[in-house]
Formats: sequence, structure tokens, C-alpha cells
Amino acid sequence: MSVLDEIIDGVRADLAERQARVSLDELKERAAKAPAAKDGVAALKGDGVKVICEVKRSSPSKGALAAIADPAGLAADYEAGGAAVISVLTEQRRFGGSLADLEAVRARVDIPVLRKDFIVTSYQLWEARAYGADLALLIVAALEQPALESLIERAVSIGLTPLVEVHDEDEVERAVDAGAKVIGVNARNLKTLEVDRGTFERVAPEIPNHIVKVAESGVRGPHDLIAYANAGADAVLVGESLVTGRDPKTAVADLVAAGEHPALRHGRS
Ligand SMILES: O=P(O)(O)OC[C@@H](O)[C@@H](O)c1c[nH]c2ccccc12
Repeated sequence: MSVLDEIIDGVRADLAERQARVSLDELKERAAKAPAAKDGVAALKGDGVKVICEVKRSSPSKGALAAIADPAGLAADYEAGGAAVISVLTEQRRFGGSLADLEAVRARVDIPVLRKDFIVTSYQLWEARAYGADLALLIVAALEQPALESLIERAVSIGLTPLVEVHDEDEVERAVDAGAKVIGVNARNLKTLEVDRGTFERVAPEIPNHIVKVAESGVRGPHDLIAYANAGADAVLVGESLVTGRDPKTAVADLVAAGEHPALRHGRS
């Protein structure tokens, strides 16, 4: 069994518990009261490379990264540093996240918020909206094609922007066929947990121009952002280096400044 399969087994077990406690109707009522969803596509377009900053306590590959007693405070620092979107991991067992983190972050920042989890049912999309998310991650490798298609459709119908994650050319094709408007190329293979920073450069040319391209994982600092930008990234998603560094606000500001450098614009679509 791959790491991804193991994670999803745990996610399904936790999901069954929540579904037994909170009905879909209750979630929908809560979603109806949530602040209107912000436009996730607009937030990731425009001049400069956008920076998506992640609230991440631990990971399957590294274990504990940072305690993050105040996820909303961290998100506020990210926003002050110039983040375009905040990513909040809500998976509990391996990443130490929760819906409470999502809710707390949503209440504090004005920029769009991404629910980062292993979404396998529309119930989780309703949860995302109910707790204030504007975007939701959908991982191609975790979903059969019909499920991917229907989750993208459902996400859009409830106001969420799907960030559709791929690892190779075949998955790009599946994402595009399923109607993705924002595609994230994850340099970390979720089946082996290895990071290959060349993944984006290899896979991005397969992504049609009108689709927003996000480079995910492995950004240690401005030099990695610049490499991704030169390979065509519209945005980068950064977790570990921000939560383990000393000063998240300055670290984000340094990334944003690198991504706004005029020399980068030529190489980008
Ligand atoms: O911590 P990093 O290497 O900066 O990576 C962040 C983000 O890309 C990573 O957390 C991630 C990308 N896709 C995921 C899917 C599920 C969980 C986590 C992820």
C-alpha cells in the first residue's frame, strides 16, 4: 500500500466519524451562512508570481515541523508579508491540521483560503465551504476520473475554486479533461514522498496556457521560486520553509519580491 493509500484510509475513517456527527443538511446550512467565497482564480493571476503560504504542523516525510499554537496569527503574518492565498492543512493524522485551524484562519485574513486535505467526497467540499474555504485541493492520484469530474463540478457549483494536483503528464491530461482551471504540480510524489524539483519543468509544458499553473513543494527560498517562475509557474505553494524559519512575514516578503522582479515576466505566459 502506498503512503497516499494509507493517508486516505485514515481520512476516510475520520470522515465517517464526522459524517455520523454532522449531517450534510447541517453542513449546507452552515455553508449558507459562511462569508461568500472569494475568487481563487483571480487571486492567483496577474503580474508577478503569487505566493500561497501553508499552515503546516507536520508531514509524513519529516514528522513534526512546527507546533503552530496560533495558526491564525501565522496566517496574518503570511498575509502581511504579501501572500496571495493561505493554504490550511486540515488532515489530522499525518499533518496535524483540523477544520478548527481553517475556521480560525478564515476569521483572521481577508485573502482567499485553501482547504488542503485528501478530498474524496462532496461532503468534504461542503465542509470546506462551511468552514470558510474559498479553494479546495483535489488530488488526481487519489481519485478515479468520474469522481474527479464530479468533485470539480460540485466544488465550482458551491463557489469553491478547485486546485487540481498532478504529478505527471498523464495526470495533467486527466485534470484538463475534468475541467480544471487551476493546476498544481506537486514536486513531492505522494506515493514515495520523494521531492523532485524538476517535476514542474517537465510537466508544465503539457498544461494549456489558459490554466493557472502552481508549483507545489520544495521551495526553500527565492532561488527556488525563480526557478519555478522561469519554468512557467504563475504561483508557488510553500509550507515547510516558512513554518520552520524564524520570521515568516519577512520570508514571505522576500519570496513575493523575487516573484515581482521584472526580469521574470518574459519567461511567463
Ligand atoms: O512543505 P513544502 O515542501 O513547502 O510543500 C508545501 C505543499 O506543497 C505540500 O504540503 C503539499 C502539496 N500537496 C499536498 C497534498 C497533501 C498534503 C500536502 C501537500
